[in-house]
Amino acid sequence: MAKIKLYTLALIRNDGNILLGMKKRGFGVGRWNGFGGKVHSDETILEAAKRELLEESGLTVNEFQEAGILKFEFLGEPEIMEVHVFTTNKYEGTPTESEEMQPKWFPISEVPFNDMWPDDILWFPFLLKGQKFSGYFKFKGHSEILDYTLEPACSD
Ligand SMILES: CNc1cc(N2CCN(C)CC2)nc(N)n1
Repeated sequence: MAKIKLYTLALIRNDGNILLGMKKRGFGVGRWNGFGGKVHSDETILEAAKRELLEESGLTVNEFQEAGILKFEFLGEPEIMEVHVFTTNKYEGTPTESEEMQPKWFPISEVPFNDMWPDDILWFPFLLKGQKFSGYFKFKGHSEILDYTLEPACSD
């Protein structure tokens, strides 16, 4: 039976820019991404999103917008990743390099999709328009999407 594991992903905006981090180790190493990680058993998804963002970027966020939910299946692996995506333009602090991430602001028109997870180019338009989304992606390895579904969603 597939086991669902919860993760967070936070994308920080500032006017026409978006903050991404270059993953320095572990899952997704070598790719730009938002900031996030596992949800611990003793915290809510929102608490995990705030904690991971602070740990990985040095930024403090008190108010996140729900942007969408992404489910990832990897061929041959029992775990399904359920990634809760958040965004905000209200934050405190200055982006700071951590052990996990090297942060960098990108103009929205210059998001480096070629150096990101291949699903990102598909759901970023929803995120940038503020349209909540729900997606499911089946991966073969870490670079090939075998099939996917992606639709506007309203969790309210
Ligand atoms: C598998 N595709 C992914 C995973 C992913 N994440 C990001 C957050 N991680 C904690 C878990 C995996 N992020 C993106 N943009 N795409």
